[in-house]
Amino acid sequence: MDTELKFPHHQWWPSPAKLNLFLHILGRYENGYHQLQTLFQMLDTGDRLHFSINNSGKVLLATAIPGVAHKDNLIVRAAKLLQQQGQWCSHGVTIHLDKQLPMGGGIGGGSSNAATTLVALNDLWQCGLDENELATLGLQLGADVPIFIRGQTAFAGGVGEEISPVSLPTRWYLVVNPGIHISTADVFREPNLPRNTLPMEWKDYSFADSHNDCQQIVCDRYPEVAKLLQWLVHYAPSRMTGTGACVFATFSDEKLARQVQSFVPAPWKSFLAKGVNQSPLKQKLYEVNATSDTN
Ligand SMILES: C[C@](O)(CO)[C@H](O)COP(=O)(O)OP(=O)(O)OC[C@H]1O[C@@H](n2ccc(N)nc2=O)[C@H](O)[C@@H]1O
Ligand SMILES: Nc1ncnc2c1ncn2[C@@H]1O[C@H](COP(=O)(O)OP(=O)(O)OP(=O)(O)O)[C@@H](O)[C@H]1O
Repeated sequence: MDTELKFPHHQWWPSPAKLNLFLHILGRYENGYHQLQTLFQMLDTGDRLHFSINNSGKVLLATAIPGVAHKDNLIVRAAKLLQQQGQWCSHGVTIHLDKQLPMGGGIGGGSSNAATTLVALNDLWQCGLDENELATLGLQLGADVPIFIRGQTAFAGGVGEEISPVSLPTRWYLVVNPGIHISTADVFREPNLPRNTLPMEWKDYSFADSHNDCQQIVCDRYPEVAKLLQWLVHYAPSRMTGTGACVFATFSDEKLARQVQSFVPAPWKSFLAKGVNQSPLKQKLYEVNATSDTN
């Protein structure tokens, strides 16, 4: 059964970045995926996606990403996956992507784009899936997709999908990109990756007593990341996010963060972001629901 599509038919939705404030590898599952503990920090900045829904039954991404085939793009895969869940095969969409996040940076670009597509189209196509159903669907596309669907800063376990929201004090993050693309799969394939960090309880967390188990291997393989970390740690507590290549420094003072950003030497690129407990995607969803409730 086809439902009539509601207005508005055109909308911009945010696709925010995340940081892994720490990343501990506890072991490995039989399917090869790693058992992790991590602290996902949602950021207030990221990409944007524009959705124009129609009745063509076709999913079209109008903004190509160089080197990524249309059918492999996580945005297209997410839209088609949702389309297949119900009797929505006549629902179509044209999507534009305003890409701001570096790819292969460990800040979740592709996963966040997939999550935004699922959340936005669930609303625009009126599919009616709840957050748990969307997170389960998202996990098929990548381990990081569920956290972006939840849209909460969270302590996480499993492959990253067992999520406990936490509230962190406001911090500013200077995220620096050394201009290298690192494949997550390559890092997790490394024979010498440490895989035996002991489980931690959230009440025992501190930045100083946690670490990123991928950082040393990445620094060994990519000296530019090591050089960047050595430079950044001079100004503030710093660490690599995810499997790299981006690293971040933590500030409680925005002005100081901006000052350090002005020192970042070329060719490194950087952006400054505020840590938020609730992601811009989640906020957008609340806004959209509030508007439709009053109509
Ligand atoms: C490193 C993190 O970014 C931390 O947030 C994520 O765990 C990675 O999430 P992601 O990019 O969505 O990862 P996926 O696209 O699901 O997996 C990419 C590759 O990383 C490896 N992988 C990923 C997550 C995980 N917990 N264990 C793994 O071993 C798998 O070999 C997989 O082939
Ligand atoms: N919409 C998309 N945006 C970015 N990358 C995409 C997208 N669709 C598919 N990809 C593929 O995913 C790869 C990883 O990109 P992504 O930006 O998600 O890495 P990442 O920041 O390291 O992710 P994570 O932190 O989740 O590991 C890219 O190299 C690209 O081949």
